[in-house]
Amino acid sequence: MISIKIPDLSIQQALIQKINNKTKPLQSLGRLEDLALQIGTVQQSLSPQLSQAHILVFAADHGIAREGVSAYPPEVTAQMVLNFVQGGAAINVLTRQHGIALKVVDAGVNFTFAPDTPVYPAKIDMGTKSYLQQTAMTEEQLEACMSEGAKIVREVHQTGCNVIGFGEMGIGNTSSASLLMHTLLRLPLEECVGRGTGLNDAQYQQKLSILQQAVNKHSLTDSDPRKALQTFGGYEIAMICGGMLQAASLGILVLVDGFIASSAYLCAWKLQAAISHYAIFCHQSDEQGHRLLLEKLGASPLLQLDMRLGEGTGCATAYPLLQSAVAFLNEMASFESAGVSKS
Ligand SMILES: Cc1cc2ncn([C@H]3O[C@H](COP(=O)(O)O)[C@@H](O)[C@H]3O)c2cc1C
Ligand SMILES: O=C(O)c1cccnc1
Repeated sequence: MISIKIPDLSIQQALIQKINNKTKPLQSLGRLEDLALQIGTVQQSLSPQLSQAHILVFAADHGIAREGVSAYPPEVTAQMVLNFVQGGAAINVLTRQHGIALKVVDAGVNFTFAPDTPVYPAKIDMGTKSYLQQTAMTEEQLEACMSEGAKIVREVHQTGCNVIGFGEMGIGNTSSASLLMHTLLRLPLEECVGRGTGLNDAQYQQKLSILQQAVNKHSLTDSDPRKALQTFGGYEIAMICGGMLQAASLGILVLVDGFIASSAYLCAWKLQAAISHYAIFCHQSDEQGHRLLLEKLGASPLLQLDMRLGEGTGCATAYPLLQSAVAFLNEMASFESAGVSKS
C-alpha cells in the first residue's frame, strides 16, 4: 500500500513571510497566494518550480454505455483516442498552448490499436462489464488498474516531472462517477447524476432509472472505495485513483479535473486523506453533481467556466495560474529590495 506523508507544515511561516513581503498590499494576490503557499509547502521550498508538467489521459470503455446512459455511442471512446494521437482534440490544443506534455493511456478501450499508435499500453480488458448484471471489474482487475496508474506516474516522475493533471475519456463514465459519489458520500442519487455529454429530459430520467437499478442490484452498504470502484468503476477511473495516490506519495502536485476525475480523487482521498495536501482542484464543471462533490471534498476550485468536457481540459486551462503563483513568489520584488514603504 502506497503511503502519503503530510508535508512538513513548519515551512509555511517562512513562505507566508516571503509572500507578505512582496510589493503589494497583504493578500492582494488572493488565491494565487494560496497556490504559492501550497506549492511551496508540497515542494518544501521557498522558491518552488514547476517542472515537466504532464497531463495523462486515461481512456476506457464501459459496459453500461450499451444501456442508454450517454448521448453518444461507445465507439466514440476509441475514435477520440485516435483523435488525441492525431493532435486534434481540445486537450491537444490546450496542452500545446501551455507547453504541457500529454500522454494517452489505453486503460481498457474496446479497440485494438495498431502497434505503432502512440498510446501507453495498459489495457486491462476490452471495457468493463455492465454493472446492471455484475460488478464492472474483478478484484484482480481493480488491483491491476491501481498498479498500472502508479507505474505510469513513476515513469513520468523519472523525467523530472513534479506536476501531473489527470484526465479521462470513456463514454458512459459520468455514470460511474455518479455512482461512486452516491455510494461513498451517501448522497441522494438524483443529486449525483447529471446530463453528461448532453442528455435531454427524457434521456436523463432513463439514465437515473438505470443507475437506480444498478444501486439496487448491488446494495453496497459500506463506503469502501475499493468495493465501490470494483462495482461501479471504470478502468480509467481506477487507474487515475492509483496514479493520484502514487503522485502524492512522490511529492508531485495532483491536478484534479472535472466530475469524473474528482470521483477518482474521492476514492483516493477515502483511501488516504493526506492526498488533499497535494491536490489542486482546477475547475468546477457544469456537470450536475460536481459542485456538491467539491463541497464534500472541502475543495475550492480555481476556475468556473461552465466547462463539462473532461480529458484534463480543466487542468490545462488552470495550469497558467500555477505558473503565475510560482512566478510571483520567485520574481516579485520585496518591500526591502525595491525600497517601497510598508504601511
Ligand atoms: C466527442 C466527445 C469527446 C469527449 N471528450 C471527453 N468527453 C467526456 O464525455 C464522456 C462522459 O459523458 P457520458 O457519461 O455522457 O458518456 C467521457 O468520455 C468524457 O471524457 C467526450 C465526449 C464526447 C462525445
Ligand atoms: O466534468 C467532467 O469531467 C465531465 C462532464 C461531462 C462529460 N464529461 C466530463
